[in-house]
Order: sequence, then structure tokens, then C-alpha cells
Amino acid sequence: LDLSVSWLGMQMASPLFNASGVHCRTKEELEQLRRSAAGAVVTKSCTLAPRAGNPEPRYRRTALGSINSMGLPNEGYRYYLDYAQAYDDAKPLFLSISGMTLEDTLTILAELATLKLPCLPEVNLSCPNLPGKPQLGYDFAASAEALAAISRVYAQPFGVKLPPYFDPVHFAAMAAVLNGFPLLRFVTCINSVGNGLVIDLDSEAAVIKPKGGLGGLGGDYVLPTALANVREFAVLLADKHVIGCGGVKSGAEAFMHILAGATAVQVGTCLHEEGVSAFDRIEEELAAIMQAKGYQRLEEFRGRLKTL
Ligand SMILES: O=C(O)c1[nH]c(=O)[nH]c(=O)c1I
Repeated sequence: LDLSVSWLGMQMASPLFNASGVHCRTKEELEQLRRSAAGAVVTKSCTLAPRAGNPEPRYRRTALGSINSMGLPNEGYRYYLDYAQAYDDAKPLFLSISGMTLEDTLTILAELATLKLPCLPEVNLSCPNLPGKPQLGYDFAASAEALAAISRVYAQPFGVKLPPYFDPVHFAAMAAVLNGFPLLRFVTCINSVGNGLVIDLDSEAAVIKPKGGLGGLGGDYVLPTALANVREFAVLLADKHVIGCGGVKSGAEAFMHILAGATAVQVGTCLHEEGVSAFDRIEEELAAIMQAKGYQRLEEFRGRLKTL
């Protein structure tokens, strides 16, 4: 069986890698990912200056997944540029960027452009947890302006992390925006489903502290929404890759994401809870499903979702 992925000039031995934000804030975490069975590594979204993030508790696991309102805690962009400059591994490295303002994002990308590093930016248009800051990806005009500025300033291949959309009109509107940017080579669908509220029955309280308990949902909660976003954008985006993210906890969900059209698949909540051994387990499970179905390679079923 061959579970490798070759895309945008990169080779991934496994189709699985981490979702930005999970197990990727520090060099120690990034090195553990690099040495793991993950097919690639993506860094925690970064800002110009280091950030402590929101008050704790800000992450909770639940029976159906997770809720988080981390608030963009990160070491500052130079920390991740330093890591990328020292990075000498065939395993692809992606840099997630989420400036507090568009100007900050452009500043970071302008510096990245000069370094000619062998890593691709994943520009985050969808952080749901910064009080008072809307998710850029929900404002189509602002997204178009941002992508135009990014294309001008960075002028090299890049990707974006999208929020979940829930309406065919919005899939079409955002696809029309994205298709206007040839340097945009991949979209990662989806970020957490924003601003859910998990309540603890005994304490009669929200389970996380920030924003009165509102946070982004991950895990089982989001799988159908993630699959829908992967499939819709895989169909609507001409000549771009879609990276699946959301609800992957076994080979089954990884298979579904690829069937829906995903080139590769990110793991978030499950990685946070299980650790990097999740990559070995999920890959083995995916291989077993392929074996049972008679598939040798991912290309044989990628995007081949049937409809009734
Ligand atoms: O709260 C966070 O740090 C966070 N949490 C998420 O669930 N998605 C994001 O893009 C971010 I930047």
C-alpha cells in the first residue's frame, strides 16, 4: 500500500499531520512532530509579538470533542522563523500566520518572502477566540482585500485556514473570492466551529473561562461540517488543494476526508488528547480500510465521493 502524498513539489510519507495550534507552540513540540509518523508539521499561528493568550481554563475535552478559547498564545513570529531557518528535514513544514491586524500579517509575510525558506505559509483567516475581533473569513470583501495584499506582498505560493461555512451561498461566495488568487494554492477546511458553549451540569457553569465560556468546537461535533466544507471547496476551487481538518480520530474519518476531496488531513483534538502516537494508529487504520476495499493508493479514491 502507498499512503504517500505528492503535492506542490512536496512529498509526504503520510497524509496525516497536525492541525495548527495543537502540539506545535514550542520547538520541543515541533521537534516531536518532526520525529513522529506525521507526514508534515505546521506551527502554532503566530503574531508579531509573543502572546500569553486568554485566561485559563481555556481548553476542555468533552465526550464529543473539545472546546477552546486559547486566545492565540504563541512565541512571536521570529521564534517560528528561527525554527524554519534551522529546519533541515524532507518532511514539509508549514508556518501558520495570524497577525492581530492585516498589517501585522503582511509584515510577517514580507520578512518570510525575503528568506526563501522551504516552507509554505498557512494564513489563518479564522481565529474565533480574540475578543472583539471578527473572523476575517466571514467577511468576503475583507477576505478579498487581504488576499490581494498578501498576493502582492508575499508573491509566492501560500495557503489559508478557513472557518466553517454553513450555507451554499457562502461556499459559492468564498470560492469566488479564493479563485481570484492564483498564488493561493491550498485551503485548509475547517478551523474550529466558533463560539460554542459547553455547560457543566453539576457546577452549573461554563467549562472554560474566556468570553463567558464561548469557544471553538473540535472533534466529533464538527466532522459532518468539516466534510461538507472539504467537498464543497474541492468541487468549487479550480486547481487548488483542499486540506481536510475536523473530527479525524481514526482511519475512518481520514478516509472520509480524502473521499470528499482532501489532498491531506490534519488532526487536532485527537492529537491533543492522544499525543503523536495517534499518527501511527490512524495511518494503520486507514491502510486497513484501503486494504479491505482493494485500494492501493490514495489517488484511487480521493474526491470519489458518490451521491445517491
Ligand atoms: O484560540 C486560538 O488560539 C485559536 N483556536 C482555534 O480553535 N483556532 C484558531 O485559529 C486559533 I488562533
